[in-house]
Amino acid sequence: MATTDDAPTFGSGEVVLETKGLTRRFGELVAVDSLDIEVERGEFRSIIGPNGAGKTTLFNLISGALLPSDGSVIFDGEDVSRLRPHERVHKGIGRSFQITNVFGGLTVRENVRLAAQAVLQGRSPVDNAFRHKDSFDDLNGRTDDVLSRIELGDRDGERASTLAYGDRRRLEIGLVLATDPQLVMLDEPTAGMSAEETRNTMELIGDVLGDRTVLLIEHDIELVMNASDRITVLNRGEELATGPPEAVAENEQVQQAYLGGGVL
Ligand SMILES: Nc1ncnc2c1ncn2[C@@H]1O[C@H](COP(=O)(O)OP(=O)(O)OP(=O)(O)O)[C@@H](O)[C@H]1O
Repeated sequence: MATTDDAPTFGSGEVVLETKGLTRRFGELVAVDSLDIEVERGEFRSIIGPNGAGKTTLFNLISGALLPSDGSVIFDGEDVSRLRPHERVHKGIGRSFQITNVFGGLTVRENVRLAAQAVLQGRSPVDNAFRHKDSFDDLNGRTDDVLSRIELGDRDGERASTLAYGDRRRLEIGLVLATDPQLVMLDEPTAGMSAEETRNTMELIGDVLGDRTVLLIEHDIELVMNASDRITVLNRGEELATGPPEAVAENEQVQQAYLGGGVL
């Protein structure tokens, strides 16, 4: 789990995630419309766009919460379009806030342990909740590692429900990390945080997820501009632009769609 010198960095050209003609309809509405997106290993890619652009639907299609109406999701060279969410977690696709929910009645440690266990045994978290507790040394090691990385090691006995909002979001990031994902999907990880909590959380994301490929949905443009290798802009389910932050910010179509002609 530790960051290594040979950790993938953006620029290798190796594609880890690809969508091909990815489409999701809800009745007449095309929420995601023939998307062809390529994400490189080690890349920090943000997905932005106006409300209803299709960002969350795209995440749902990649994580397996939704199945496509058309097209496919290729991860690490394998078509995962029809796999169930926990099977995709096992392949290395980690998503915060949905697959790895925080259980308020459990302690911080128990939450992290449960998430780690799900992947080490390749089963769903619920199946694993009933397994014997202390039989896996690597599980304990991974749990300790995650707790220290999210800096909640000294509060590991506290119930998750008693954590302050910012700490709870850190725990959620820890739960994603516990599944040892190659690709991490974060859906507005700083929503509802103060400016200081947002800064700390983004630093944490950089520290603990710097050696992973990250997909981020975020409305805070300044944060997106600072954190991303590349940005994809969606509008009405379609890809409007993909490129480095500066190029996207200068794109006229993006400015019009996103801010009604204002400057990003
Ligand atoms: N389960 C669903 N059933 C019907 N329509 C849906 C469903 N999920 C999403 N939609 C519609 O699909 C479109 C895209 O929604 P989506 O939530 O993906 O957008 P978004 O870019 O994440 O928006 P926001 O920034 O507001 O979260 C919207 O018009 C939404 O109303």
